[in-house]
Amino acid sequence: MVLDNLGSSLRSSLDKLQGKSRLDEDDVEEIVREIQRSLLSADVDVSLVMDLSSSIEERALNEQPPGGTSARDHVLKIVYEELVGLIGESTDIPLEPQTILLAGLQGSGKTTTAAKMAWWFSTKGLRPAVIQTDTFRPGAYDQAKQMCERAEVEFYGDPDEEDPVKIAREGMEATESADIHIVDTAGRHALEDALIAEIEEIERAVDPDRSLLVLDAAIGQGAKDQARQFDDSIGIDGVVITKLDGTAKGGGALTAVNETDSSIGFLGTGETVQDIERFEPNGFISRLLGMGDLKQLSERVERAMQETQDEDDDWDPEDIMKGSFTLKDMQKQMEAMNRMGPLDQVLDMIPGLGGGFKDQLPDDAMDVTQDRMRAFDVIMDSMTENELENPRTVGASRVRRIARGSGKDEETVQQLLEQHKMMEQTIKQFQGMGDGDMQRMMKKLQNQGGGGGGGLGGMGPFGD
Ligand SMILES: Nc1nc2c(ncn2[C@@H]2O[C@H](COP(=O)(O)OP(=O)(O)OP(=O)(O)O)[C@@H](O)[C@H]2O)c(=O)[nH]1
Repeated sequence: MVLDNLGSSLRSSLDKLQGKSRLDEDDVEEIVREIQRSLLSADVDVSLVMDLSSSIEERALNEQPPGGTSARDHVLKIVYEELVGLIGESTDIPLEPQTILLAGLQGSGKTTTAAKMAWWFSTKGLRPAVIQTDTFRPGAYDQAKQMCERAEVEFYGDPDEEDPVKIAREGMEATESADIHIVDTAGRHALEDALIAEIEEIERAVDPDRSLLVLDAAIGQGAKDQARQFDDSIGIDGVVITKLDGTAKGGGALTAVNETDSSIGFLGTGETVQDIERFEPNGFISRLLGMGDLKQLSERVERAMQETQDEDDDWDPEDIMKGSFTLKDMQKQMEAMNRMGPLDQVLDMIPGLGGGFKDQLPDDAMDVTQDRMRAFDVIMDSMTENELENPRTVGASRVRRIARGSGKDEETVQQLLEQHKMMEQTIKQFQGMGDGDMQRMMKKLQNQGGGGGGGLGGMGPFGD
């Protein structure tokens, strides 16, 4: 992910400061060098790197850490603030009726982003519609239509019409009752005059409230020119960076945002319609530095729980806190967990667990965990309703039968039962808690959010 190396290399330099209360010049120099190396290798523009590192250096040497703050936390706070400053505010995208025009080169992810954004707006209670004006790429119409069906949002396109401006105009009329109009445009492999002329005409036809430039995170320094040209022709209000789930470096996109004085609106983190996040600078940088992102995490948990519940009216996660925790509850929780996205993305959001914790895991740890969850799911599918409701009645002979029925070994069935027991015990502890205890525990968790070293309570996402 973008600047991924920054998180891990910075953490290892910061860990060397453990126990120190004051920084000397050598410490600061080493950290600044780490930051420079990571940013440059992530394709961030050289002059930007120099500006950023000199202000970090200056502040680290001259600012007095507030009483009781360790040298490590002091530097972490400065780096965090400077990175948030570099990325700037999130693009202003209010939750109100509006028209959004998407622009960008071929393959940057516009069509996918249009459907994802529509899905995102629909989760906020608005009625979005996607208008597909890409008459250049064969297949764009079907792709957009299918994604919109998956996102359960309105779609307009006309595969028989060749004039994109006409489609745009007619699309706006046909989807008049929608609150949000997202207009997808055609991309070309390079910025040609024809593309610019076409998008200018579409812009006049739909009169957007916002125009967003869609950039692939893999784009290098070319992003700067692209952003400028699109900005000159239609005016860019914000950027969507896509494919952040890949190995892309992302620095080029960040440079483009900074150079054109624009901002980031959304991040694309996968190929399905739900793989989109509203960009929040605090949470983003916090995650990057291994400090977690509670806000994003709780949004995902809430959404996943809701969807799991929508699918099965008989299941209500709130009942877990009141009654007994059955294997059926565990299966539903695993379903919800799957809906939250890839495990490594989720881990990044947990304060203290992200970055540093992940660095210590063997490379295949995520796959192993996910394989195990899948095996548990298969096993639970071959258990009877009674066994799922009363796992304590499952003795050795039933374990054998379940193993045979599910095609898994007995050991895995035992592991599932053990795991259930552990979760049941944890839930019991929660059940004994009053609201006040819960809040105290959450506070404690938040204050532990410094990624291994002392807490950074009150800073960034933890203070909100
Ligand atoms: N992994 C990943 N893939 C993505 C993401 N966004 C888009 N893609 C993939 O990137 C490819 C191109 O995306 P499109 O949405 O078709 O791009 P486009 O900009 O509309 O392309 P043109 O219509 O040719 O201009 C598709 O295979 C998408 O599935 C993302 O956030 N993560």
